[in-house]
Amino acid sequence: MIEIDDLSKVYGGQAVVDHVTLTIQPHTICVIVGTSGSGKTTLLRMINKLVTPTSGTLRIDGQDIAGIPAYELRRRIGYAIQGHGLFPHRTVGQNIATVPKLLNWDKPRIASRVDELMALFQLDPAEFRDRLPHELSGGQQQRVGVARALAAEPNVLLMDEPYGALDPVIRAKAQQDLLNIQRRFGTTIVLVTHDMEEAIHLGHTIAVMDQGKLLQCASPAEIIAHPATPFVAELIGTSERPFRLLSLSRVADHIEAGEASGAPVPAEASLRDAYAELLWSGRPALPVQRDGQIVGRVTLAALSRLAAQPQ
Ligand SMILES: Nc1ncnc2c1ncn2[C@@H]1O[C@H](COP(=O)(O)OP(=O)(O)OP(=O)(O)O)[C@@H](O)[C@H]1O
Repeated sequence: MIEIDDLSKVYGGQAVVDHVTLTIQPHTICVIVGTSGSGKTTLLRMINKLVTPTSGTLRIDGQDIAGIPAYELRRRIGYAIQGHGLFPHRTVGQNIATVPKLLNWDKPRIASRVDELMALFQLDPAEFRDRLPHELSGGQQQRVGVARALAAEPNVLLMDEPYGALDPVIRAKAQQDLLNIQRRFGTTIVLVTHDMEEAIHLGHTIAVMDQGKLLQCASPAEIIAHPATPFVAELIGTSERPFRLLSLSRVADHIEAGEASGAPVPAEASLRDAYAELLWSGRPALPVQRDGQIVGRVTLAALSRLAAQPQ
């Protein structure tokens, strides 16, 4: 658990992080969103002591980080940033092995961890291990950056706009990889983004910042349904609200009995995708397919009800 208590950072008399109190539960993803300059990166960097707080406390698993040397903390906390921050003259394998080496893992353990992570991120070790970063695409570099951050099996992973530079298709894939990896390792992830779509897709909780202040921290559904301030509502985008709500649920959870004609929608699709298909094809209902079988339908009427503001 990460407990941030009344934390501030002041530069030149101005609080860029202003009395923030926030608890991040273990094994969850907390996404920090806000406009440019709202203090997201500064808050993130106080967690691994890249920035020293002016006041307040920060505890990780009950331990005040003020008493932990920065180098030790950074070996325990993964950190992935936009632009990947890879060492340009070290190979992919050497980059991923950085922290395990600092921790004096033995060679076979490092080699097997590097191969395991490369396989997890769909980078064939035989093909990519000895390449230099400039011999990879941007998306591949990004995966190596996250693999490196996870190399020493940290309980906590900090990510600062990790997908900012990726095109939408590669970005969606990288987000899915992150969700799979988070489920597999149970890593607690704190991710900074200015993209509300990404926040809603990835976050168990979303922390909204503006001018150094934390305006709201809640689940995506709660933030969409009950934004704490007009600024939060604006950040979500009022015209997007029904679609964002639908994007949180799967077709599988809203299957009705009954007939429907035409191409089926997969049960694992989001309600948003199903809704788009209903509108696009002009059908009142879609058959739902699971494991090659039609298992029921979803209807336009039901999705329209689900997209309405919750009471
Ligand atoms: N080392 C520093 N010295 C002085 N001011 C700083 C320093 N680092 C950050 N700031 C200021 O603090 C404010 C918050 O910056 P921060 O990078 O945390 O914002 P952000 O929300 O992450 O923004 P962005 O989305 O643009 O990255 C900005 O006004 C920035 O200029």
